[in-house]
Amino acid sequence: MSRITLSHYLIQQQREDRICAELRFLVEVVARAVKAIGNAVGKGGLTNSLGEAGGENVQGEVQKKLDVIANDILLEANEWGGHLAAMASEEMDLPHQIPNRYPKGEFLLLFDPLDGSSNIDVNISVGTIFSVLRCPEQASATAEIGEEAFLQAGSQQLVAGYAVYGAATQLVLTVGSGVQAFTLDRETGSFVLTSESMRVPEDTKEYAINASNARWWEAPVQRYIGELVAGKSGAREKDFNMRWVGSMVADVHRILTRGGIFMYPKDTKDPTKPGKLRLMYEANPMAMIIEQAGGAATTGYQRILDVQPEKLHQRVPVILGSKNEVERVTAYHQS
Ligand SMILES: O=P(O)(O)OC[C@H]1O[C@](O)(COP(=O)(O)O)[C@@H](O)[C@@H]1O
Ligand SMILES: [Mg+2]
Ligand SMILES: [Mg+2]
Repeated sequence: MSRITLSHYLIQQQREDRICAELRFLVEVVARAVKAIGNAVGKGGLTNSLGEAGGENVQGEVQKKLDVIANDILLEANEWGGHLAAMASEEMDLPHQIPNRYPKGEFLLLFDPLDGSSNIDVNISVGTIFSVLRCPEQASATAEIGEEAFLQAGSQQLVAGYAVYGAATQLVLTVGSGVQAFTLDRETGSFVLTSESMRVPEDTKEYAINASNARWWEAPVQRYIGELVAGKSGAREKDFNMRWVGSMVADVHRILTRGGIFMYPKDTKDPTKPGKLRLMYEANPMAMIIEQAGGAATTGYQRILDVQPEKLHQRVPVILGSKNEVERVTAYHQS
């Protein structure tokens, strides 16, 4: 049986003019980096890489050692490639500049180096989320790339993807023409195409939400979840099941594979935060993937990919997955 590797797939995309050679190379370098992160995660307690790093990131969250390791792997792998103008990460206050000794390119790489990091120490799946934007021309001409260069709506993303480090390491990718999943063959070291043109079923009986926040949800979310919990005896007249891994990559991967709705909605727990998840590193890449697979992604109030970012580390409410459910809960926000 002939196997299509990530490299074959990317060459094909380039031949069909969906990506340029530079973008192809950039994705290959990110794939190499996620392999290294997967190896580090897979070592678990064998190395001294579990536990806290002893610092906080710009969002005031405790950094795990593997958050820092994963961030360093991505920076180092992508610095010298010659196709980036700068990088931005959930774990860094400011954009990371490409050192002068390396050539600069026209793209911006954004990432959540390790998603679900509270799950690392208990050996539950974690992941990496990334996306690529084009650097605005005037920004690439200047020596320093500022935050403004990154402040583009998610609809401008050229590539979005994530890796999930689970029982298998998988890389899920869109270059704007559908969603493909590649599984790492640990014997050959290649990512092999294992799911082509993935589709999120339009209907579902499964939802994912952290229900411990229920008392802070807004009325439309209270109403929607109340109906799901009521099941057959309520307005929906069918039973729903609930799953919450607590790693967005793992929850989204399940939804991409068998349908479902994922919600981290706006709540009143901390009025200074419009949501928990980060627009640039989590919501935008996942929204592009889900839309490319026929699903939908909104904040409850608007399409995530239309949100005009104001800050690099901005947070946003997230509702994504099976189209008919996302549309229903979004409609509840309008009424
Ligand atoms: O612990 P909570 O509030 O349920 O939040 C879980 C969410 O937080 C996150 O872990 C945030 O990601 P990070 O680990 O990258 O900070 C998501 O992966 C997940 O969906
Ligand atoms: Mg995350
Ligand atoms: Mg993270």
